Amino acid sequence: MSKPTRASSRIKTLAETGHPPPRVTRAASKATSRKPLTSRGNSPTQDSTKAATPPPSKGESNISDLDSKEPIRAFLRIRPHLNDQDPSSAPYLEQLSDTTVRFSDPSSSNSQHSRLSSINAPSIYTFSHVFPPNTSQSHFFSTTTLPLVSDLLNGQDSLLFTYGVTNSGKTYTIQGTSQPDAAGILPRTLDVIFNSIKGLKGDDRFRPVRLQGIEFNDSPPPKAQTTRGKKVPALADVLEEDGGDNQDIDPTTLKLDRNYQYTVWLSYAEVYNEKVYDLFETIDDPSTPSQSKSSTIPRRPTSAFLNTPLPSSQSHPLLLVRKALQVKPCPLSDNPSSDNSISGKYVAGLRQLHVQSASQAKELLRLGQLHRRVFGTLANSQSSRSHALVTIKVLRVHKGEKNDPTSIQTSRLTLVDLAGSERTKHTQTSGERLREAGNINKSLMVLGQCMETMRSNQRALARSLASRVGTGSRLDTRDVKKGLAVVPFRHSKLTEILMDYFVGEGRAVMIVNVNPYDTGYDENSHVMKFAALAREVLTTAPTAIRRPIPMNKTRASITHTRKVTLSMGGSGRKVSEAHLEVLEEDEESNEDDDDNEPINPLVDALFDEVESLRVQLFEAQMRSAIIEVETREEVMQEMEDRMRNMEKMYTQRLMKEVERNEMKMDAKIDMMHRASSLGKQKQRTVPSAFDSDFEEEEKIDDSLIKRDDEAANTGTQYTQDWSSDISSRSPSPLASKGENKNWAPT
Ligand SMILES: Nc1ncnc2c1ncn2[C@@H]1O[C@H](COP(=O)(O)OP(=O)(O)OP(=O)(O)O)[C@@H](O)[C@H]1O
Repeated sequence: MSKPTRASSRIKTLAETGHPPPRVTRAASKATSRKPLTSRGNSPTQDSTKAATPPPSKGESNISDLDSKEPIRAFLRIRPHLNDQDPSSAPYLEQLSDTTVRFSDPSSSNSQHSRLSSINAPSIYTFSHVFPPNTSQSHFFSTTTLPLVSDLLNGQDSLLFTYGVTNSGKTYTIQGTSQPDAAGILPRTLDVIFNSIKGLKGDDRFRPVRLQGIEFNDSPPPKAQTTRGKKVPALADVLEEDGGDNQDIDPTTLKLDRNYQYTVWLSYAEVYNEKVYDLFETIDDPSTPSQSKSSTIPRRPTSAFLNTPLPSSQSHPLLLVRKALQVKPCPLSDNPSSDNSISGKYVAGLRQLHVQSASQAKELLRLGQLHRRVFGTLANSQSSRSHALVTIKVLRVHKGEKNDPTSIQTSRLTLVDLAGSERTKHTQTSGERLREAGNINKSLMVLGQCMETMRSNQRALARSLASRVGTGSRLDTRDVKKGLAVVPFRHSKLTEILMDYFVGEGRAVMIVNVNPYDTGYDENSHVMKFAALAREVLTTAPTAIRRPIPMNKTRASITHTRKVTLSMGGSGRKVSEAHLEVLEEDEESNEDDDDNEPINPLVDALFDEVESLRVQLFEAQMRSAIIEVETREEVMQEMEDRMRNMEKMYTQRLMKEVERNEMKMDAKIDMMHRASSLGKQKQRTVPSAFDSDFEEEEKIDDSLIKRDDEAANTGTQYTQDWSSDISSRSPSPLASKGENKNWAPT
């Protein structure tokens, strides 16, 4: 039976990494992925497709490869106006249609520097869908996430992440609140999964490891621990704010292929300060024996740490320990059905827990959230300063082949609640907070850089493919890859973990949360630009994948520790008496032999070089942007000066013209006056009088023109004293000609 393979459209990735391309065409791959196991491989569709379309040879691709790419879907959710804002504040976001919004700078309308207003001109942004403030949680879930849940249960991978500034509604979107109909997409996802697999649950003989691997589940289940009913309150008791889970249960049920059995596994990781932690890790209290860390959990999950009785204020502080985990490349043996030698990365040691019901999964997540809060206390009790990643994995096996481990398929859906995207200048800028903000920015910046690089690589590849249209020739991706940039996934932990969704198969959905009433126009503008960029990045449409069984291994653990002290307290909570110490252990320094990333000093040096060049490029771009703005301002200033000079010059000309006309008028009036007085006496002498008057007038004109020319040549400007002109006007203007004007050089 032929094995299902990854789509051949991963040419971008192949080109970037220099790995050989897959051999099957997309059509064959799709046909394989959508069929039940029993009918796969020998299907006539697949065979006929292969016959009709010979697969490209190694290193070659053709334009149909891009067909299976699809852009990241970006949904915009606009947060409603809440009581935390000035009621008179006007939103800077206006919804124009189901897919577009106008984003305008509230200050640009008042700007005195209207000439610079083009910098913040209103922009129109287009999304896959725009959700207005009154959108219900259930409607939001069914539009954005339900298709991904369906993909998950059909053996396909998906990623969903929320992006936005602090307080924009990211956590509300993912988790929701305990109000009626306020459950977020995560609890709803769990409800739908367990509603749908009712009666189809499999056993946990196998468990998922790493990203796509499976192995025999030989860990014995631990004894259930119960700590309720203790007299001394446990940390979990005092941390609970609203007394438990949201009671909302999403009733949606998806129709599934009933020939399969399903098991559901959950993991919960946190990326904080560029370190990855397991929020399901049982945090040991040194005063109690350490707990078993089996991957199977009791019916009601408990956490040794959270259920440890709090020490009194006099006693020794409770020691909380957590260990950072390493991110490692997956061994290719996890997915031998793929012809690609590229692999994603996984968090080594991250626990994946088998969950039997939605309520059990929600309870586990609640514990994980409490862990996150405990370690996040003092970091920022109001705001998420870490990225939280919940991964739901489904193992699916055909009932007729459940004893054949190679027939097991794994698929996963990762929901990421990213930390707020605000910049350092808006956060506290010293000590731990600065480092924290810097790390948040770094990972989000790297995420943006990855998207940008992927987009430009994809465009370059598309251009290369397009240039071969009509020529009938195939494209050798090895040629194209030389011109493509390396996508900087390695530059942050977040992108390393998410890398597989971008370079491998799977859909990606981005939820952009915006609070249009806050004061962060610049930050939100950055968010909108990020979304616009993400929408242009293509990911590979997913296919179902079979997994082999890798060997079981035991891992050594050597840690380096770093001490952090947490003072729990504030806001009138009972736990304020407890003094806690946190040991945040650095990630393991030893590495497994065969799944460790090969260390090549040259490659590392090249990556460092690329990184420093990237930083230099960014700085150079910033400098040139600043210079451009300054230059524009200078040019504008110069233009304004010139305009003012021209205006002055024309005003002077106008005044001269007025003066000239006035003198002419004076001459004419004088002439008329003389004519009327002489008319009766010497009728015959009038023509000669008129003649002399005309001569006078011409002389005046000539002298004025001459003076203007002189002034133009010497650059001398004159101002006219009009008051003296008026007062000195005589009944015989000609008598005062040339004397009744007071010219003064300026
Ligand atoms: N669509 C919504 N409807 C009602 N309330 C909302 C909505 N979105 C957010 N809120 C409320 O707004 C506040 C801030 O939301 P939330 O905590 O989800 O922001 P956030 O983006 O996760 O912030 P941070 O990054 O700091 O964690 C919360 O009180 C939340 O209940």
